[in-house]
Amino acid sequence: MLADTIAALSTGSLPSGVAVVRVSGPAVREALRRIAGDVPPERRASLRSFRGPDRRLIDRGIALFFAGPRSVTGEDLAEFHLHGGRAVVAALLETLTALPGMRLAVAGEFTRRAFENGRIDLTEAEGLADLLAAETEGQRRMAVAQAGGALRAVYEGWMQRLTHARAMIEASFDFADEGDVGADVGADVASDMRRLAEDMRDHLAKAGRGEILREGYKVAIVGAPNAGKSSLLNALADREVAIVTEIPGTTRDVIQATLDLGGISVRFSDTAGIRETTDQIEAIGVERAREVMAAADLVLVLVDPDQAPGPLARLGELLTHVKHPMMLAGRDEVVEAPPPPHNPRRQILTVRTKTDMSPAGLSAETAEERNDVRFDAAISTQTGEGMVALVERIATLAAEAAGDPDEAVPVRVRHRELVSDALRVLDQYLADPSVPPEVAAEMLRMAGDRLGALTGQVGVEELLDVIFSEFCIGK
Ligand SMILES: Nc1nc2c(ncn2[C@@H]2O[C@H](COP(=O)(O)OP(=O)(O)OP(=O)(O)O)[C@@H](O)[C@H]2O)c(=O)[nH]1
Repeated sequence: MLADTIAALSTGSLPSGVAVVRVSGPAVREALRRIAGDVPPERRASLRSFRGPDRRLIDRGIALFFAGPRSVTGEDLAEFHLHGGRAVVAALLETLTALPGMRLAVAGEFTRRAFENGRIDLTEAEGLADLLAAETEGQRRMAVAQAGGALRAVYEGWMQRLTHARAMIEASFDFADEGDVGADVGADVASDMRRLAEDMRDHLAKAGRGEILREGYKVAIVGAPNAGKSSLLNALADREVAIVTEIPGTTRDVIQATLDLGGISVRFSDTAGIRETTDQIEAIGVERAREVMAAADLVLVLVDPDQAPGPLARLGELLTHVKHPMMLAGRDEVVEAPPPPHNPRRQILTVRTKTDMSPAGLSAETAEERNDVRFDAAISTQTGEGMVALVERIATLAAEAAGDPDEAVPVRVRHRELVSDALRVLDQYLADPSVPPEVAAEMLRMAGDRLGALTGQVGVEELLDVIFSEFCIGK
């Protein structure tokens, strides 16, 4: 049975100067003949009149034809470039979908066809989704490399090494009675697999970077009530995203602002002031603050040294919370969750706030003494003092954590988990390479299958709907 032919507007919202309608599938040539009058020469922009079923003119524009399999989807594909008026595009889509075997595409369907026809692998499809979603330069660079096959090359290279190793082991079955040859092969394979395991370990060590670039570098702003957390978030975002008042405990939930710092998406979360509270809503906010801290790449601990001794006295406790965010101190049980696996290098900056109030208050040294802490930064959101330095410092930390966007590193949790799975099997084999060759070959096959799931060659059916639903219609 022939696949449906699919059609969709592939450019953004209407009206627009130009709109591109894409059509892919077996009915493309017929659609071109009916609407544009002929099938234009392949891969050449051709000026045509586009006509509806009654031959009435819809618009004049450019028709492009790509014969399968040399097209992005691997099937016959056409593009109609026309004026981006709502009625213009609606008339063309109506004409198209009235043709036999033609329907509107669902989200991500063009890319899914490209994957199913072997034009791209799953990591390249994911890269395309990220490229469309990219908001910062770092995200764009990483996504364009991945869409171009950077991760595919790494994983396919590893799969080839595994396949080669298996072939060597299987061939050695034949030499089983010539003991020495079999042993030599086993040793060669084991040393190559040890190198592969090292490569995988290096790759996994960089997993956090890709995830930081893709999802953003997470900064939690914490501190005692009234320390100036909301004011800092507002100053950073340069707009009123958080409510600022003089009543302690205003911020009861988590408020976020995302900034592009040097090409890296940095997500700031303002949290409820950390303190023991009897107010139930605020208690939830405090609990969320702990969760935000646990997930953060960087925690900014804000301290207003002029505050009454109460909160100051609790600063030691506050830093304990920050260092062990899931520790529920002062309760019957102490629960300490391990840090998130991809984020073992969570950093902390102590920030002294409201420096403009200093003359009336405390000198920096006295403030540090009283708080038993060295401040990494000092700011005033009122005068702007110290703000540029603080932002630069955060940008530097974010850039270090994100690493080089052009390097092929695991970008999604899926990548990290599947590479870890493959590595686990490989390590099992390496722990005892003297296992019978049949068993060794089977272990290497299992490791290869995990990598095959990464590129989409093995057992990913249930994943495909999730991955392709990230796309918009027309992609
Ligand atoms: N003079 C001066 N006042 C500040 C500065 N930053 C914040 N404030 C004031 O300090 C008070 C508390 O500020 P917020 O930003 O609401 O403090 P918060 O830490 O978010 O407070 P909660 O949401 O209650 O936890 C407000 O009255 C602010 O105007 C500053 O740099 N200088």
